[in-house]
Amino acid sequence: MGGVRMIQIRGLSKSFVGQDGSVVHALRDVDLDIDENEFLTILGPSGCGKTTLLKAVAGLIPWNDGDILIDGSAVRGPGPERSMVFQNFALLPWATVLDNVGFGLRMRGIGRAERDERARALIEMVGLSGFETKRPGELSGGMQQRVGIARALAVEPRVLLMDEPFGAVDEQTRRLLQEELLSIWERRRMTVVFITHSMEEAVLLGDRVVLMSARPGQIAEIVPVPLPRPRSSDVGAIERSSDYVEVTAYLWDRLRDMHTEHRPSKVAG
Ligand SMILES: Nc1ncnc2c1ncn2[C@@H]1O[C@H](COP(=O)(O)OP(=O)(O)OP(=O)(O)O)[C@@H](O)[C@H]1O
Repeated sequence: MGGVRMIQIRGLSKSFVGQDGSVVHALRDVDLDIDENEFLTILGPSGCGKTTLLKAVAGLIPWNDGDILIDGSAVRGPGPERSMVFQNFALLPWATVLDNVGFGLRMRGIGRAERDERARALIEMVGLSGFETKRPGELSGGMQQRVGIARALAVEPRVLLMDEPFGAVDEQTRRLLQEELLSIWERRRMTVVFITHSMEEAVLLGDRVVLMSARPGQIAEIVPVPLPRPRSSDVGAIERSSDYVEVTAYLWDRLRDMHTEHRPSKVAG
């Protein structure tokens, strides 16, 4: 921390009413500050409210209590400074790579020539040159997510919200995408909020790791990552460093503690 505070989440609570009328408390009283240009990773057990938190920041869902402020202004819906990358890519299946990447620009009324030019530059940035006229169904999962990232970046967001973006690709592709994302972020700083199930990914990418606990989703701890940047040029060396090993081991311990804390200590009855 120590940078300029950009996103403030205050007392955020969100519950859902299931189809059977039961209430699920997805988030309870979440407070979180995120600095401008920070890379924040969020880690926590399945169902602890990570996606709910991200969607609330994106302005895609309403919440019950609390506030989300960006540069001091309350979030009331989606905004041009925020872009989201989804786990399942969420591309337009009938549109070409070029049109998928240019989609957000089109929504903003930017004409074909400028749109295509900007889309082509981003397609090159994510390593997909030559695939402009392909459709998502013709691409691998990793390539589709490159399109998802290029699409999100096309509108030049100040905040990139990523919901487990590399969860649906194989390990090798995941590694390449991690390196590419780091390298893009090193060149073009923005605030990134990145959800993952992988402790290693959370540490490799993040400036801080937010650990969330389950039901209702709350922030259990925020762990700073003391690794130097830039990291993209030698990810292997980063992973062999004692700081990396230490912080990852610490997260394992904390997650194990959280798991034990939630286990009933004796059998009822
Ligand atoms: N639209 C909805 N209607 C009812 N319940 C919901 C809805 N969306 C989420 N929930 C519930 O809210 C809780 C938090 O869900 P959320 O998707 O935010 O968790 P998550 O941490 O992102 O999970 P995962 O890691 O598995 O993606 C879960 O118990 C989920 O079942």
